[in-house]
Amino acid sequence: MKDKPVLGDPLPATHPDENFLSMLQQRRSTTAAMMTGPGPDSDQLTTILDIASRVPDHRRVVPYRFVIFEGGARQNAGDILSAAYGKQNPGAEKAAMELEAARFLRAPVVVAVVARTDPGHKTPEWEQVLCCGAACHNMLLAASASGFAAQWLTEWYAYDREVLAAFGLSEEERIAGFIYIGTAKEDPLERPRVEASDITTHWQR
Ligand SMILES: Cc1cc2nc3c(=O)[nH]c(=O)nc-3n(C[C@H](O)[C@H](O)[C@H](O)COP(=O)(O)O)c2cc1C
Repeated sequence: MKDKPVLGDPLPATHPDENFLSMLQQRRSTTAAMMTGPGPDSDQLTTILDIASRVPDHRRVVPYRFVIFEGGARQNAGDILSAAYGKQNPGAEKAAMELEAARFLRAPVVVAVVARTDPGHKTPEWEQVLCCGAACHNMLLAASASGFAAQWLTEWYAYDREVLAAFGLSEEERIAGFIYIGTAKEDPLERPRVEASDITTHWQR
């Protein structure tokens, strides 16, 4: 693998690569339910996050940040989900509480992509949100090219302010995605997909 570039390094304008094209043609999420270990080690995760952060970003706002959940922190995070779920669903079944407690245990590594957009910035907030989405997708691609399965999830807790506060988000911050990263128990199957030609027109006048 090429080293991470430093400021001013000359970079190739293109990267013609049949394997990369084929990977993009076949890109597919693996559901968190179908994941197991191992996950990326510390160096691999650093590379995945570096690549996730290498996104188009109008006026270099950097409208996102990453929070890693791994090891025992995943159970602690799950306990927070379970407590919040129990509070909102009094009388919830024990099985439902256990499911919430185990959510972050589905994958060895979960990365929260936190959107910290600045509504007062000259760059429209909409563009900042798009940039956060690009970071999530770059993370999926980097995980895949590193040999790991991944899925971009939000689920209910991405919108629960009490949970988010416990995860260290400020009131202004939002979750762009929780990216679950691990190893697929089995390869996924293709799902129905739109033909790009069905949603593409040629503008002319
Ligand atoms: C912002 C965002 C949030 C998502 N949240 C969920 C989710 O909470 N639950 C879910 O099953 N899929 C969710 N997905 C969809 C999956 O990540 C995935 O795209 C889907 O399973 C289809 O698989 P594919 O990526 O191979 O097309 C989300 C996708 C995006 C872009």
